[in-house]
Amino acid sequence: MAGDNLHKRIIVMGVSGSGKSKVAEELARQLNLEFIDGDDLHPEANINKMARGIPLNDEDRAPWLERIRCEISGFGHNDKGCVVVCSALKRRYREQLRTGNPGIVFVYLHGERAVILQRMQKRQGHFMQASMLDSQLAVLEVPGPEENDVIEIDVRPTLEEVVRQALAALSAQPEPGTAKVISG
Ligand SMILES: Nc1ncnc2c1ncn2[C@@H]1O[C@H](COP(=O)(O)OP(=O)(O)OP(=O)(O)O)[C@@H](O)[C@H]1O
Ligand SMILES: O=C(O)[C@H](O)[C@@H](O)[C@H](O)[C@H](O)CO
Repeated sequence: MAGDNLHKRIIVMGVSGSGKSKVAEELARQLNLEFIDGDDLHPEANINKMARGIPLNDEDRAPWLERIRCEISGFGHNDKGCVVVCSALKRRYREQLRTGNPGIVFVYLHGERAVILQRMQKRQGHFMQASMLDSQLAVLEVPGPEENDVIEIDVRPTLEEVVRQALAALSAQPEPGTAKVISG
């Protein structure tokens, strides 16, 4: 198994198209953790709204974030941890997810707009259109250095390389919530 499985509850965050689902799936597979796609926890109205090209607001996201928070809590005392996909765009959303969930770690996938836009344009059959990227970037509050449970990974390289860097950064972070590792 890759990595030391130290971090049992990982949230992969970032704007739409940053690669959260792909990276999280692979982290879950390699670390033998449960994969949870936060998009599956959206109320149907949220998915319909985004599919119509309308960005969600705080009110729309509140029940969804609460579902994700509770889902993560369910893994608190289990042997098997989880890797959760959640955009977690604002700092207060991340605070909400941390509440009652000590030791969670965020893997923040970031990349240039042009790189992400191109990947979204190539992606087939997803409800989130590439035209939504700018609204996602506008809402994003980039995690600052004080959020020391966040690992940043640049998504420009191949998926394999992004996953490799994420695993290395997770292993290098000695205790959940005590160090910030920048990779890229
Ligand atoms: N490192 C990478 N190199 C090339 N293509 C990538 C990379 N990472 C992801 N992709 C591709 O980019 C697209 C977006 O990735 P993915 O769907 O995982 O993003 P996401 O953040 O989960 O998006 P959303 O939040 O909209 O569901 C997919 O088509 C995926 O195959
Ligand atoms: O907070 C949000 O605006 C949403 O969570 C979006 O990020 C989408 O769910 C996702 O990107 C599409 O898959």
